Amino acid sequence: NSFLASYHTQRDQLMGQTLETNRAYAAKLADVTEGFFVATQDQLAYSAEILAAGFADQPLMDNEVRRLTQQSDTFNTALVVRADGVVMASSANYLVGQQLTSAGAREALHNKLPAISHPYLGVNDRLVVMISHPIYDSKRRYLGYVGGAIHLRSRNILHTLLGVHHYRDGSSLYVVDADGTLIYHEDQGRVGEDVTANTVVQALLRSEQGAERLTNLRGVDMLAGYARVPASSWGIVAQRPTEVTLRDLDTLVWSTIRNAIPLMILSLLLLAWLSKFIVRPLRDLANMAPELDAADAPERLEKVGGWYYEADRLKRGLLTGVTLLHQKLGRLNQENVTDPLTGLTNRRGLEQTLDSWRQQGAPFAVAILDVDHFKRVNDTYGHDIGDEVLRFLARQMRESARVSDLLCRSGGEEFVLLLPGAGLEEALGAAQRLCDRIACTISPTGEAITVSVGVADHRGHDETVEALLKRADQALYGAKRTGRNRVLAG
Ligand SMILES: Nc1nc2c(ncn2[C@@H]2O[C@H](COP(=O)(O)OP(=O)(O)OP(=O)(O)O)[C@@H](O)[C@H]2O)c(=O)[nH]1
Repeated sequence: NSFLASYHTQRDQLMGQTLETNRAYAAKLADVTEGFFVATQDQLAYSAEILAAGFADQPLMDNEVRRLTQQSDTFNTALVVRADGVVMASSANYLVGQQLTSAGAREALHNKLPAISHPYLGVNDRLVVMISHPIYDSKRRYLGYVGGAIHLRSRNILHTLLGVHHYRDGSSLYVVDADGTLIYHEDQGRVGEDVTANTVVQALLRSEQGAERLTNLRGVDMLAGYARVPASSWGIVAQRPTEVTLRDLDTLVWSTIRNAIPLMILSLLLLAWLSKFIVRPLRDLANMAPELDAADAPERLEKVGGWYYEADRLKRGLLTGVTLLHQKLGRLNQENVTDPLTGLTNRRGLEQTLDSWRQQGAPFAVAILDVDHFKRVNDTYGHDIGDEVLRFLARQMRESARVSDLLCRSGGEEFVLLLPGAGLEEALGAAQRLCDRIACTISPTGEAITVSVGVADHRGHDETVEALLKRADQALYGAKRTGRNRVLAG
């Protein structure tokens, strides 16, 4: 953007400078031309004075026209014209004796004043501008005029005066008369052309001077300065095509862009490469978001490379959140499978463990314990003591079990002991030891209580958990039925 803005600024500056240069140049040339006309009129006034003194003197007149053409390059032709329009003397011999009827001649004879004519077609169809001065004798009688013709389509004083103004940089110069007709142009063929449709010429015809950007009659975008020559009401236009003015700047801009492209591509590639590295940890973290409850989420989070400060903070924040989530989930899960009264695994936990062990196919055994006459305990000592007794039983189980055993309260006053890797005999032994221990330990009632136990070992994949528990239950029922405080196998 700043590159574009700078380009536009420089472009505007360049055009502004060119307009101002052309304006100043046109004004300077207008001054020079004005000076030329004043000097030329003085020169003709001097001749008129000489001729007034000897108007009938042919050698004097011949000498004067010779002097006017030879002394300087001002005129292509010089002539002395009598009041009736007959040429008395001329540097162009063929004119002598001719009666002039051209517009310029008629104008000079009619006005009887110093004049610069409009361009007109003279003898031999030459496009001519006539500068003339009246000749009056000592009694102020009008004798005729002395004049100098400038042949617009031949090499003339304007070429010397205005110099070679068609430069290689595309600058050019042209002059229009008071009617908007070209009287000087680099292309001689255009001299005499009516160019009043040109907006700059229109401004000159309104007696304005200045500078403006325009599209000329040939459709060329131009930066033109223009100024008037008061003596002749001519307008001088100095101009340069806008395209030529801006060409160097445009070339510079394009070469800058061309040179900058490899660097820009390199920068873009670097940016893409960098953004990939910046985005990678964020993308990894975002991909993990839906699976934050997975058991391995903390380890996977730890592996995400948070190589910059913000990503690392995000990762640490997520890690903290995930750890808390997992702790919470763990607690909830634990509570979900724990019996609140005894702290042992509840029925749900028991079933989950049994299913999992059964699927693994490893050997194990179960022992179902039921407090004997627990209703009596409640009835006799109250429900709170009953609860204390249940907690007491849980303690006894904990103290007599192995670390690998799973201790459950499956409901009411019923407990289950899961013995991984144990066969029937081993399970019966463990159950009996527990049964004996309870029977000889004082319970919260102040007396020992007893339990009945049914034991069964898992018979492999084919046996369902329900079938296994049913066998153990039946054994328990047998123990109750045959007197309680005993262990039976199912
Ligand atoms: N204190 C207390 N009592 C419970 C709880 N759950 C079940 N009970 C009681 O346990 C008793 C079980 O009684 P029964 O099923 O008749 O069995 P029992 O009296 O132990 O007799 P047997 O099992 O035949 O020896 C009922 O009185 C229940 O109210 C509990 O969480 N706390």
